[in-house]
Amino acid sequence: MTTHTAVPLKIQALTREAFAPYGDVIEASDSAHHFTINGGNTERFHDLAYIDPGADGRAIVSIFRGQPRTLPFSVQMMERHPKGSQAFIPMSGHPYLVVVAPAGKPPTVKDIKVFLAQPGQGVNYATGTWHHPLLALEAISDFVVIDRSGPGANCDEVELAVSGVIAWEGGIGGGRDV
Ligand SMILES: NC(=O)N[C@@H](O)C(=O)O
Ligand code: NI
Repeated sequence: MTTHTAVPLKIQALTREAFAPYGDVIEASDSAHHFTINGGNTERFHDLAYIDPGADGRAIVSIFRGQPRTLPFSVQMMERHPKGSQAFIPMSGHPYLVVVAPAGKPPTVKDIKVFLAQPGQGVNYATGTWHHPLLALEAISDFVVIDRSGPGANCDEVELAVSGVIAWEGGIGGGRDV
């Protein structure tokens, strides 16, 4: 029987550019399109994510209350939503992990990227982007989630033949390239 050693997954900082193949980063950054409204009282960071409920669905807003994960964490499965996007916007002031692979064929561990999201950063998984379910860190954490409600199944899961492992010893940039 063949045994496979888990592959260390490097943690990288979440930036709009690095995350572009997977979706959008939702944050009030200087690089976003922003302008002043409400007579100067408010700055609007405009149109930060492409919310896709699919032609036959509608966008809904929920709250996910995630239990914190412990590290090292073993990534053994990934999922995708083929009919719509899914956005997570943190509410509790804690960082979290975002684990993704490009839409399309089912991923292997070599396709996976791991990002550390800061409390002021949300993410929007584009339709079909492979991702791991919510990975809260440090404490019980609430997230606003914007995704699709509509007919048909909208969650495909895949088990990884070779798992990945997210450790923290090296912090961001720790671990080896996958
Ligand atoms: N199942 C569910 O709604 N949650 C997942 O899609 C997730 O990405 O956490
Ligand atoms: Ni999901």
